[in-house]
Amino acid sequence: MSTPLELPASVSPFLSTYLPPASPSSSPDPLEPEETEPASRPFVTLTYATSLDSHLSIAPGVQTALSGPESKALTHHLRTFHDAILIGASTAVADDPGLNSRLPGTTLSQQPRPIILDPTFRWQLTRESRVLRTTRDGQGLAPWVFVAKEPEAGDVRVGVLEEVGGQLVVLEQEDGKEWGWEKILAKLAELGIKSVMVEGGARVANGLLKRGDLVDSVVVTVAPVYLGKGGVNVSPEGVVRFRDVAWCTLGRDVVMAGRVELVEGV
Ligand SMILES: NC(=O)C1=CN([C@@H]2O[C@H](COP(=O)(O)OP(=O)(O)OC[C@H]3O[C@@H](n4cnc5c(N)ncnc54)[C@H](O)[C@@H]3O)[C@@H](O)[C@H]2O)C=CC1
Ligand SMILES: Nc1nc(O)c(N)c(N[C@@H]2O[C@H](COP(=O)(O)O)[C@@H](O)[C@H]2O)n1
Repeated sequence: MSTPLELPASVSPFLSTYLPPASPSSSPDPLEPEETEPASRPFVTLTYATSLDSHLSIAPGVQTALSGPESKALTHHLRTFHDAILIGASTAVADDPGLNSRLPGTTLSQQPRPIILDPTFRWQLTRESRVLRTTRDGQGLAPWVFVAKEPEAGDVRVGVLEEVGGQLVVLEQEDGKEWGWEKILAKLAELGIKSVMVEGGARVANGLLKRGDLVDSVVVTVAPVYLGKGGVNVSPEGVVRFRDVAWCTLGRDVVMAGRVELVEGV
């Protein structure tokens, strides 16, 4: 049994201006009905933990604990402010993640919807996959897996997913190319997702950072370690500069929050 996460007091004031806008009240003022257009994309927070040499893990497919307990609590706090949490297929395969918030006191309505980008549906999920156990235990929401085409008839993983209320979402790929981020985010908006926390891995982060205009907040934990050559590296194609930057020391880690100012040379 792991030690319960405890949120350091400095985290809430530090993150407050980087969070998605609060959802409008469910009972709007009848005298002032809202006439807002549905947003074309959700609020996007890009977040991950990195080593000093900008690696997310020591090698492809190897889960690597970087965050200390304090910055891990920050990540789990951040999860409660988002409608969805998104990862790439390689992270799902490598980490078997829970993709929920395990901060004590988190209610089911505060849990984010796990989204896995898996165009070729290579995630071998089973009833024992952690995210599905988390869902069955009432500690998180069932995942939505984005795939490029319907799977073969009789694929047992579909039943396993649907049993807990999860689903496959088919998003076609043009000429076998990766989905553009505008397309991914538009689909999320269509599915009612108003905010998404993109957690990685590196291919996801590097892809999204090409489109800094689609990112609202960036929250990066830096852990005091070099992972050396062979790590899974976040290094976008172009230069990415930030504005409104704040730093917070949490235990042995330091966390940067900011907004993308400019992406050059992509
Ligand atoms: N330290 C941290 O905060 C984190 C660490 N990780 C680590 O990162 C590693 C995995 O990272 P990567 O190998 O870079 O893989 P990844 O997790 O970014 O997954 C890449 C895969 O996701 C799918 N994908 C991503 N973007 C797509 C797009 N635009 N269109 C269609 N499909 C798309 C594709 O199947 C692609 O092969 C693991 O070792 C994991 O432990 C992952 C997340 C956070
Ligand atoms: N914030 C953070 N720090 C680390 O050291 C990490 N390795 C990660 N990984 C990400 O968190 C997911 C695991 O989540 P659960 O705790 O299982 O819910 C993993 O999939 C990565 O996205 N993050």
